[in-house]
Amino acid sequence: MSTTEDTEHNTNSLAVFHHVTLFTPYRYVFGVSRNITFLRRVSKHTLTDVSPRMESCPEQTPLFTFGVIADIQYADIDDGFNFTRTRRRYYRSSLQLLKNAIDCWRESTVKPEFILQLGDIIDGFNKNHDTSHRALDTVLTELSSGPAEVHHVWGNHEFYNFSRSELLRSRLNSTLHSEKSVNAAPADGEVYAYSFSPVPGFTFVILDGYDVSLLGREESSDRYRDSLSLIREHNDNDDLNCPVFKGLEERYTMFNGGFSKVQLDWLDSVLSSCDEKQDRVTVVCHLPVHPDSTTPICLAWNYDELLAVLRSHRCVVCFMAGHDHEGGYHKDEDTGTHHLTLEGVIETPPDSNAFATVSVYEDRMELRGYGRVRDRVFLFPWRPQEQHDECNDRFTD
Ligand SMILES: Nc1ccn([C@@H]2O[C@H](COP(=O)(O)OP(=O)(O)OC[C@H](O)CO)[C@@H](O)[C@H]2O)c(=O)n1
Repeated sequence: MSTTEDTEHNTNSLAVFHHVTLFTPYRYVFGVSRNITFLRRVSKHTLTDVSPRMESCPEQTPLFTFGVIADIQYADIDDGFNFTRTRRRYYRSSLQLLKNAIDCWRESTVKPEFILQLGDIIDGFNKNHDTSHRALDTVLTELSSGPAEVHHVWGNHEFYNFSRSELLRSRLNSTLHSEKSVNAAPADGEVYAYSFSPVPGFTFVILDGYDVSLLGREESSDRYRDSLSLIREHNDNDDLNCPVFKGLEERYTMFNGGFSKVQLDWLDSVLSSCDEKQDRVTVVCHLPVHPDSTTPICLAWNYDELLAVLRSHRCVVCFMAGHDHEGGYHKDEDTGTHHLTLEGVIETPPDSNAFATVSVYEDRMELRGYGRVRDRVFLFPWRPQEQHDECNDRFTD
């Protein structure tokens, strides 16, 4: 019987693994963690970046965990379809799927520190039925019965139901309600973006993907005018919700948006300070920003500018988004940053689920997916400073 042995990863982590591969569906891992040696049988897929089904690691307790859920889009109406009628939308049962997620988080042994709600919490149809406030109450009541505070991200459906000024005053503005101290972006409350640090050494940044957009901006405002001229440069359809079918240009629709220079500069400064502190940063937005993590019709307008900022900081380990209900994943080859687009609740059948619990360790995050969300392990990219600088030079040239 032949065996091969290798070291899985050895960053600044607490654990070092040595793998012994046998001709079985498993591999055997000798580990040393916190001065304890152990032998563990793991699936051959378990410790890769993308694993189909993760086995638990009972000998390690995570530093903390958090829950994540996207595109609930609740409305008390019968099932329907997406615009192209290719996928069913389960408006009413999305509430039950949210309850399933809350039950799971409530019953988990390690209670989540917080929940990330990735936007589109209720559907725009509520506006037509004059049920926006009732639907939001229903969903927020459910979320408040959970075991942890919720950080809300804003998506396009928030703006179909409420104006930006209503949202800023609402329970969906997590900067007003978080128990943890948050560092809000400047810009006189015009941008809904902030960072928080749930545990020393880890920072989460919530971004506003509709900062530059036709949604949520007064038609008389400069921002609306600038957004309109930008979208018009790329989309000549009368109906701006209708995309032009030219690859990445598809992203220029009215249900998307982008990031202002003020927000990009603020993000850059937050990430610089995280670089200095050697924090691990997860950036969160409704809109995906890596073209290989989503279909182009769901990308942020100036995804490239946002990516350039992320790529210029070694602290960024993960980017999480919703919006594309099919979900997606891509590891940025040059930086090792993981780009996750989480499957949407709204297009998940009632007998399935769509949420995840993320366990954070010194060297990785393990995402345990439920229903149609698959398990994944995100090893933290570790790059020596010189390699980081080289990589950065390639993007700034
Ligand atoms: N090709 C399209 C797609 C959509 N619309 C209209 O735009 C509005 C928002 O669409 P909706 O599908 O509800 O937005 P989601 O955020 O749920 O999903 C994102 C993308 O659709 C994924 O493809 C709505 O009024 C649609 O009718 C459109 O005109 N043309």
